Amino acid sequence: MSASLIKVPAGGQKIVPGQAIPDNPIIPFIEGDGIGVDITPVMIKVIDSAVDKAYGGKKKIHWMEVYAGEKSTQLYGPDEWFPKETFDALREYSVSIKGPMTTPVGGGIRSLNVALRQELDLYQCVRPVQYFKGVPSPLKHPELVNMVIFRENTEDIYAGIEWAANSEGAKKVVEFLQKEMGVKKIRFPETSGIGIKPISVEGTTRLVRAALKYVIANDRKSLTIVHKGNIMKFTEGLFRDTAYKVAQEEFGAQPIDGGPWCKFTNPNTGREVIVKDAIADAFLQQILLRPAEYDTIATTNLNGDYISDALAAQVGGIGIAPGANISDEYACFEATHGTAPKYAGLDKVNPGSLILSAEMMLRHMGWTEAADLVIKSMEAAIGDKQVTYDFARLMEGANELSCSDFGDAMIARM
Ligand SMILES: NC(=O)C1=CN([C@@H]2O[C@H](COP(=O)(O)OP(=O)(O)OC[C@H]3O[C@@H](n4cnc5c(N)ncnc54)[C@H](OP(=O)(O)O)[C@@H]3O)[C@@H](O)[C@H]2O)C=CC1
Ligand SMILES: O=C(O)CCC(=O)C(=O)O
Ligand SMILES: [Mg+2]
Repeated sequence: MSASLIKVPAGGQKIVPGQAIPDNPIIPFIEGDGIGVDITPVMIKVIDSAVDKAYGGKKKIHWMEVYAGEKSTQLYGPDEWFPKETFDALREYSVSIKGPMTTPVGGGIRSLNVALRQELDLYQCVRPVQYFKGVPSPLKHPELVNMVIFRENTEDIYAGIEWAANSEGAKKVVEFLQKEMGVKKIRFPETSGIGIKPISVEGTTRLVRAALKYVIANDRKSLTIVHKGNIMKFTEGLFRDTAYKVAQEEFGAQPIDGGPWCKFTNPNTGREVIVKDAIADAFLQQILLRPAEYDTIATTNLNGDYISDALAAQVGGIGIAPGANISDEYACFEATHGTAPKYAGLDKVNPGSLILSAEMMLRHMGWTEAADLVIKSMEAAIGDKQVTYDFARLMEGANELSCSDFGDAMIARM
């Protein structure tokens, strides 16, 4: 392992969980693979401008580059995909932001994005989906889409417990299942890859608790538990049952018409909160046909992954889909999309997702004035039809801007 490559910026201060945010916080960032090289610098420029404008130089983020993914293998060595000092820095500085990282399909390294969530136990993947006026959408009424996804981020098949077809591991597990557990339903035991899906009471409880606290703090109207518990009874079904239990035991929810739907009163606002559930396949058509009926969503890891991109499409696509990975101590913000390799280095893609992820980060830090400026300037740029290719191709009379020019168009409207 090489000597440290991370340069701590002079004049910045650490964010310490539980303490006030300093005016000069050090924020580690991972540039990201693929389009990371395009969107990350634009995000930094836009956020610096918003902070400067909002606080007249009194507050300033001190960005600290830390390395993971392909850039890290170039700097630290061929097998150093996620150096220990990067994990250490993300913990030590507690609030960070990252670009997307590549995961090969089939063989090769396991997801670095998932590894980060598991290593820092960032159990909430929070992905708000809201409509910006003027954005092209396949819906007649995209303005009715206003949802926040709470995706469980550490369990499910993302735990990476799986064995390749024909491997010794797969053979052993199949033999164990057949001989010890009496399993007779593996259709093709000789050629099956095997994966394990852990879903726990603890994992579900903390995720649903966080989602319901969010509902209360933000005066949201409902929580929908999305699962496939009819088929996967002891994993997805456990998620559903545990979620209702949390609502009832921790938030005082009372069954509606004998249950399982239930409701409680938001102690801050007096508004009624409905807790309901939906089976994932039906949910995916309901959000297209009746989006106004859904608000905050709590779901398992894989469902949450699918739902994130599907819902993003309803409000213009994953070019404008932000997110945050959050634990009780740490937060690492990142876009919903991936590395979009065909556009890497072309200064073409929409930096909106990463900028809006940074906007969530500003709000998380309590820097709401700067966050508001980010939203205002994005709305203004889109309203003036100054947009990147993804929106321009679906909009009448749009002026197609490069990734960096879109950032400048936002800054000009702050
Ligand atoms: N958290 C993370 O770091 C994530 C990483 N990944 C990884 O990224 C890699 C590529 O994954 P892939 O399935 O292609 O999905 P991507 O999200 O990278 O891209 C799919 C398509 O979405 C559109 N898109 C993505 N980002 C933007 C943007 N910023 N602006 C405008 N349009 C955008 C493009 O559509 P169009 O072609 O129509 O222009 C693109 O071809 C994989 O290795 C995957 O594992 C994937 C998701 C999340
Ligand atoms: O880690 C990856 O490569 C994909 C992750 C992903 O799709 C997501 O977090 O939404
Ligand atoms: Mg995804």
